[in-house]
Amino acid sequence: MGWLQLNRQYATLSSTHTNSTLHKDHSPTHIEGIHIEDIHINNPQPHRYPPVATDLPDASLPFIPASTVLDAESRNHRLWLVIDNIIYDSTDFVSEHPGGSTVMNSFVGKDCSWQFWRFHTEEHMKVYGRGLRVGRTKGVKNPFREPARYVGLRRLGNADEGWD
Ligand code: HEM
Repeated sequence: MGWLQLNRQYATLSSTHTNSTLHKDHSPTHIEGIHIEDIHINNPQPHRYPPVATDLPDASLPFIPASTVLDAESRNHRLWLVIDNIIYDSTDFVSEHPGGSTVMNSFVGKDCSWQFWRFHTEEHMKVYGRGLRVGRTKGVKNPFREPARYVGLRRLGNADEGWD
């Protein structure tokens, strides 16, 4: 796994948040293109956009423009991650994240959809992510292009791009 390498892998997840056991032993040793010293979640302020009820459909979330997501002041220095155009406030969850804090901090104010779906299932999102939703947005960029995936010599997805 070139983009991210993990030290150890033994996180566990139970079916409910309250009974969950989350071990914090997934410190990445290497993340391509990310300068660890640039990561700064300084002094998060209270919610400007509080988490919404879990039964609220995504389409009903307040719309927050990309400029607000990108700007640390505008989001009160909170750890916002964008996955499939939904904003997740992970400020309080980051210390419990089994994948460690470095990966989360490195995507603050950015889109990390494909990276998220490489490591998590719909169930992870439902149990742990849904309660972190604060809004929806559009146009927030992922800093990394998703690498092509192959089965044998056959590329999956990105069919328009031809062969490397
Ligand atoms: C809303 C945001 C996120 C939530 C709610 C979340 C939640 C979780 C949970 C519940 C696990 C444990 C999975 C298990 O037991 O199998 C996990 C593991 C992990 N997460 Fe996240 N995560 C989030 C964002 C991210 C992001 C943005 C990245 C990377 C870019 C990431 C990387 C990882 C990694 C590497 C693991 C360990 C995977 C493994 O065990 O193989 N997470 N996360």
